[in-house]
Amino acid sequence: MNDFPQSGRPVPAWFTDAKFGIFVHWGAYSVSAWAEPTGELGVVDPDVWFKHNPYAEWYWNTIRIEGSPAQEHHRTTHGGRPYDEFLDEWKAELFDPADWVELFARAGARYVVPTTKHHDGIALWDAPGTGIRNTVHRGPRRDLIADLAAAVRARDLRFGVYYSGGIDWYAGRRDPVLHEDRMDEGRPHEAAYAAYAHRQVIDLIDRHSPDVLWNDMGWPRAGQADLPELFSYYYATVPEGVVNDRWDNAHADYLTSEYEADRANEWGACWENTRGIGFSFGYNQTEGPEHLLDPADAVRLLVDVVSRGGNLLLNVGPKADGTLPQEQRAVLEGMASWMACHSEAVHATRPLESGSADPHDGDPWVRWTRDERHIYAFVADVPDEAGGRVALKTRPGLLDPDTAERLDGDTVKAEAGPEGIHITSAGLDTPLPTAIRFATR
Ligand SMILES: C[C@@H]1N[C@H](CN)[C@@H](O)[C@H](O)[C@@H]1O
Repeated sequence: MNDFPQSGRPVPAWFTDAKFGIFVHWGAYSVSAWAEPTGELGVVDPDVWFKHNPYAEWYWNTIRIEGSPAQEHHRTTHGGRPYDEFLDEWKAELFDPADWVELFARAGARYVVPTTKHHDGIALWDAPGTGIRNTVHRGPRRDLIADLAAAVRARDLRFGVYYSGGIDWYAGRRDPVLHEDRMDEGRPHEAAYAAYAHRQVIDLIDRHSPDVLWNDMGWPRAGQADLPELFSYYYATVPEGVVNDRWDNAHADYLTSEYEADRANEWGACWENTRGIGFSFGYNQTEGPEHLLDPADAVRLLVDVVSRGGNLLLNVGPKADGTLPQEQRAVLEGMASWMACHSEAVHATRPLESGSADPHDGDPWVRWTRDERHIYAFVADVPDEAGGRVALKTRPGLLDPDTAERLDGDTVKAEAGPEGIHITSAGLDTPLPTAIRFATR
């Protein structure tokens, strides 16, 4: 069990052992599937962000911003018609949850978190209070959450739910959000909305006993007082459940960061970084290879996050028909190939004690993890001129060079050096990390 100072509640080991989850942003916005590939949250100038929002799931907001390119795109491509019509156009006719989950599992994911209701207020289940504004009564005419939950649990993965408590452009009816400094103006805080949202989260708990409650954008002020009771109900229903940190500081079993934003939350025994494979969570048809992680990027992101004690929640944005975009599938397939011989160096590991071995950026790229019996060195980008030789800086005596083994089975030679261990091995010059296992002394 891992204690965490935010809530003080021990975080179940399943979560800190899981290391890797898959986020799924799927909605009526997957029909429009359009945003400018502006860049990463936390890197793009906040003054530019909302008018040129790279998040395709924010389409309804972006098209309401005067002069935005999205507004022009919506006018020319969709005749400026109401966003709500995209729900009826969304058919999910090729949705095969078992196919998704098999790929997620092979890629090494141990939990899956789909959006149940995003900022557009459209529910992917027959959510109380939504009437026909959901995928059971319109569009797909399917309880997409129940179908995915069944497939996730049939594959022995954990199932969490994303819920946009803080923003709801239907029930909360607000003007478009124009700047992060004015985000609160876009958020409903009234008692009626608070009761509406509370009832829906309770319904998700009752239906699915979700292993993760992933709320987003805070919680309505009128409902804050009822959150302790909601969390108590959740933990009584799901004793091994975990709650994220996006409830307006009401509670957190763990902290989250998103792309390059809130990286200061990446500390302690339990945190999670989330991002899309590209610059968007919802499927964005304008993204090209230059905007996407490749498999090596995704593996390095996972290894870096895990080496520092975190989990990676990597997002896929399915198309409206229910297929995963081929370029996103390719990244997960690449991770699956790597994970086939590297899982032991990732899952259920922990960071090394501070100061015992140095990570290194650049050439070579080095990261470390450990479990009870082994220490793993991840190595990539070894310069050609080094002839496959790498000096791993470690506390003297930390590693036994005679126990060095490459997890992919290739040969590696190791010898004690003045600053730790020298290893010599072929094929470490690629961006894709290779793990070398050492027995702990
Ligand atoms: C996981 C992401 N969270 C942000 C809020 N920070 C959302 O605005 C975004 O659409 C996505 O759901």
